[in-house]
Amino acid sequence: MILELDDVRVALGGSQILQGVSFTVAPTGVTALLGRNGVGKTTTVKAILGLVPRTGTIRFDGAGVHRLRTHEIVRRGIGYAPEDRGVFAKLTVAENLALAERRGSRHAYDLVYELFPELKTRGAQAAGTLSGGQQQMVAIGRTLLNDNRLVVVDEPTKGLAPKVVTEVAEVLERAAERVPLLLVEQNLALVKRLAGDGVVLAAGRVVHRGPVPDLLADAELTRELLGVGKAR
Ligand SMILES: Nc1ncnc2c1ncn2[C@@H]1O[C@H](COP(=O)(O)OP(=O)(O)OP(=O)(O)O)[C@@H](O)[C@H]1O
Repeated sequence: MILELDDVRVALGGSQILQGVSFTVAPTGVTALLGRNGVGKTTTVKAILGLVPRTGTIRFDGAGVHRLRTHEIVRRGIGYAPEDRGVFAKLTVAENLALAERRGSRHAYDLVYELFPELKTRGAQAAGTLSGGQQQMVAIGRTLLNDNRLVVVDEPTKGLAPKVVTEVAEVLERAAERVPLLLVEQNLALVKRLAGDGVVLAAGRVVHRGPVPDLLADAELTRELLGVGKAR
């Protein structure tokens, strides 16, 4: 397993948000982190990246990272595309990519431009003027620029039009051929297409994990815990 969480707990603003989260991420393919709004998916991702105070054990490629700071965790090889995409609006696309270059890493511009030709053609455009889908490409592109051994992507399709969701799905699919992904996603059709394993959170705990087809075949689970009717 590339990532292992054991009894991860997070308290924020006086509330216990994560109440002992444990799951593993496979070293290949896509693992989906699922659950209704507000159950703690983003907080889990932030705990992995060291962006919130947490207790418990987090192992990346066998080594404990739960006491490390964010920059140390990132340097070990975890890429992160946050929910808000985190692009620098006033900087150009090329500058956004250049800022992400990590010292000591190979910078795979060829790969990034092959996956996202638009990032090359729009290199001089201010990132804040890109569409939501294009900004998502910048956020994912940055994670692929460096030698990451795991990429965490938080709700990449949130607020995007259906056609753009399809484009982002294609990109994630191609990215996952190169690096394992931990994907927070509420679009179950996308999860069905991309993810091998799924982890379902409810109220700060893992309530189900297993192969995505099994999770989505359970009508009650999808309705009660994922808040939707059917995944097509
Ligand atoms: N800094 C904070 N202080 C207090 N409560 C917080 C803080 N950050 C998050 N929370 C609360 O923690 C809970 C989990 O939030 P989180 O963003 O992890 O959920 P989520 O599953 O990612 O939801 P969504 O799908 O809506 O993005 C929510 O109830 C949220 O209001």
